[in-house]
Amino acid sequence: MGFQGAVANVNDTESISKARHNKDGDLALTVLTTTCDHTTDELTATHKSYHSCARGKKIVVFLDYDGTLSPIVNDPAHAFMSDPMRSAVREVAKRFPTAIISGRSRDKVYEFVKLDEVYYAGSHGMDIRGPPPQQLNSYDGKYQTCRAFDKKGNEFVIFQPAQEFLPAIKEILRELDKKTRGIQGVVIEDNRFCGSVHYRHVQESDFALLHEKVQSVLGKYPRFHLTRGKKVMEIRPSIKWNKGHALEYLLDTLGFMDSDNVFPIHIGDDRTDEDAFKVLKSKGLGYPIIVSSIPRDTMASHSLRDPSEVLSFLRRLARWTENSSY
Ligand SMILES: O=P(O)(O)OC[C@H]1O[C@H](O[C@H]2O[C@H](CO)[C@@H](O)[C@H](O)[C@H]2O)[C@H](O)[C@@H](O)[C@@H]1O
Repeated sequence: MGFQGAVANVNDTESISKARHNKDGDLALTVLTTTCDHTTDELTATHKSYHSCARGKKIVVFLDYDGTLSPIVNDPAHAFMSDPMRSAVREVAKRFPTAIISGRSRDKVYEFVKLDEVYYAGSHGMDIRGPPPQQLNSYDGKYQTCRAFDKKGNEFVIFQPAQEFLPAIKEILRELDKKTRGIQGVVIEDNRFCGSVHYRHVQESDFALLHEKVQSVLGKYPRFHLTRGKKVMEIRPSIKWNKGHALEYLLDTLGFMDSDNVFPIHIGDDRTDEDAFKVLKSKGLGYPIIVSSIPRDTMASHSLRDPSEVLSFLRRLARWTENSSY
């Protein structure tokens, strides 16, 4: 794991708390699921607490893509979403405003998900396709957005706070491609406003060389920085915008910015999802859920082990009504 210490960590780790553990040392599963090893009583209590928190409030659902809606796979181009997962997301989106916030480009996520019922935020939230103006209750034009229409004539709003970085990121990706060509196994992914350098298939003996090459390219672009994810280095514009800001933007445009009447749920597996968990935690709002099968430092207060448990959670959420009892 040669890069771990070498890549800058832009997350605020100081205030990150340990996820809750059960007595066996596993992450305690405190969300709706049918596949954990908790007793029926523990699960029932969890369901009740979830329901009582959400009761009378407007649920808004935020989902990460890789590792949450699709399992982590070796080839980033093949991280397909299963049909049952697609149906579950569709059912949830029919009942609650739902957005997918991903590090991928917005177009790529849409290609995988193929649902018109959800909002999309690609490039770690720097490329948002959000709700149209008629749904914008509290939204007062404070963001520079543009209106657009999909092929079916549905209106939506695009918000891209890192527009000015587009030419530079393209240059960076071209240079990275050239410079790393000699290192076997590197995959450079164009995520529009960000770029990913995947090293899942790079030999450990080449890690230092790859990191050096990435740093040498990035050294010429001081307005960009590196973050890291699962076997990936991500190049991102240094603006104050992340998944947490995207979540806030979407709540704002949906009319819930200063509302206690909202119950946002964010489900994600990655370091970048911590930014969204942090927003929920700081507002004392909603349900931050980390997807992890092992104990992790996190700002989330609930956990699911893997995408199959995310699927169970989403199915149950889609069926939930104010009158549900367990
Ligand atoms: O915010 P996310 O939707 O979780 O995107 C984060 C990165 O996900 C993808 O990479 C990860 O998943 C790949 C497919 O399972 C895996 O091969 C890779 O090792 C993981 O890092 C995506 O390819 C990246 O561009 C995203 O930034």
